[in-house]
Amino acid sequence: MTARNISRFWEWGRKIICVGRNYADHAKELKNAIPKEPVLFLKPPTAYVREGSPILVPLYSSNLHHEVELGVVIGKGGTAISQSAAMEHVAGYALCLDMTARDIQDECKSKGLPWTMAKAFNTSCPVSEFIPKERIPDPGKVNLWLKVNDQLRQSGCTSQMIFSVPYLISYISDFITLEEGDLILTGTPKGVSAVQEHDELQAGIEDIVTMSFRVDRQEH
Ligand SMILES: O=C([O-])CC(=O)C(=O)O
Ligand SMILES: [Mg+2]
Repeated sequence: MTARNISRFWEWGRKIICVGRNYADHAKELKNAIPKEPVLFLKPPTAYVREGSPILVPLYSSNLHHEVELGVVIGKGGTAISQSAAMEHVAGYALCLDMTARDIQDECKSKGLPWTMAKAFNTSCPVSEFIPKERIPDPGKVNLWLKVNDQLRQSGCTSQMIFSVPYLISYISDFITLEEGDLILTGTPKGVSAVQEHDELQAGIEDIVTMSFRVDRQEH
């Protein structure tokens, strides 16, 4: 077996742990309460999609939203990691989209059901190239942006996060063991909106990384 390379972590089949409502301005735009503890959900590794392949609108949704997010790539696994040791477990970062079938999520919320069909479908996690840790000295101070067909829709700073990266690593690892190659999506700032077939999405973390994706409709 050839040695695995963390810069292709999306090929490892590891967990994607997502944090919801981590920016007050986004919680408000969807009329959700500001959480007292992190809201968590999972995506399977089959959700990853890389530049060059399209984001697919699931057949059962007519309201697919973009959510631009900072992804944290775990380099060293652990359980019950303290906040002070948390950053030693980070290998780097990635720019990610938490694609969300908002109509399905609304239905799940009203029925008190899990969000799996709204959040975990194939291509629901577009991911950039791996960003080594040194390139983002402070993950609590970077700007994220997203454009749809050249129009700016989301622009926010990770300083607006309610729960910081070290807090999230510590909180999650108390009950889900983190493993090398896991990814934590840290939540989205305000400005989420619907995308349509043939739209072009472009997103970036300042000018550290940019990525673009085309939207297509799932065929069958
Ligand atoms: O669907 C939502 O609004 C929750 C979420 O993922 C986020 O805040 O990033
Ligand atoms: Mg999200």
